[in-house]
Amino acid sequence: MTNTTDPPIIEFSDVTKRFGVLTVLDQFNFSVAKGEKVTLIGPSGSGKSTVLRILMTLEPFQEGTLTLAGTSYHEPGARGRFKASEKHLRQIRNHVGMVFQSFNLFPHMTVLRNVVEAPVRVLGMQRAEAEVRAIELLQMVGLADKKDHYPVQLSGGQQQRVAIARALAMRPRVLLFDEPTSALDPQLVGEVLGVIRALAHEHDLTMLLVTHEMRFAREVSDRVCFFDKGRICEQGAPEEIFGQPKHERTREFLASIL
Ligand SMILES: Nc1ncnc2c1ncn2[C@@H]1O[C@H](COP(=O)(O)OP(=O)(O)OP(=O)(O)O)[C@@H](O)[C@H]1O
Repeated sequence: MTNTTDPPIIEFSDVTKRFGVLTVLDQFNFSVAKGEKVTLIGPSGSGKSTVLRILMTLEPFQEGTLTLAGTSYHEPGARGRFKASEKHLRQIRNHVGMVFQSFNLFPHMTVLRNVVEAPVRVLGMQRAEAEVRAIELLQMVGLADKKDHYPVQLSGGQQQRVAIARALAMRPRVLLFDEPTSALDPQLVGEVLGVIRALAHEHDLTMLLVTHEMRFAREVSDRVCFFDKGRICEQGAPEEIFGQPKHERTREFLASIL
């Protein structure tokens, strides 16, 4: 469900990103409406993760403007380091939650503390309030009974579900998923996809996913973007992209993986 009357919640305007001599995004334009669920698919190395990392302010860029929930961010001429102030970057980052391929939980903290720490430290939330919210989120991902366990005591699928709860604890407006199931054993993929599928029904939450799970992309996305060599080659509703891809590169890619 999307709201097309509001301005886009994510907007890349002519963003160029280079790593040394390699141009990964070349005057990239892309926008996502509030509440929209968008999937990026495409060959390895085409720049999908770079888009997410720029949104998370983990990577500076050299040209163009990124606007996120009304805050613009511009990095003209930046060469591998940020020009924007840390305060400004934080304003952007606080709108965004990210779920990585490799869970990235803090190994020395219990499941509950993994979910509670960022809202307390970054948002200044009272610990008791953060714990109530964390337990609600752990219930939502089916892991409230594991709140006193340490990450090492959990399966990969369970760790990824904690990582999703942790990202949601920051009340992000945008949730990014970078191949959230690719580090999991096949039998654990379903439980993580089930949680993400449930989140896709949250109307106000904007989701941007990079995935190699095409069946899943088809199920959860309002829009699928086929990404090739740093640009969106073709985009549309899942039934269009998977049913009647128009671009030859999209057809080749889908034929190679399906
Ligand atoms: N920190 C970095 N330094 C140098 N080159 C990088 C860096 N990060 C990414 N790249 C390069 O940028 C290009 C795009 O990488 P990116 O990870 O965004 O692609 P991707 O489409 O997400 O690929 P995959 O599906 O394999 O994750 C690749 O050629 C990659 O080698």
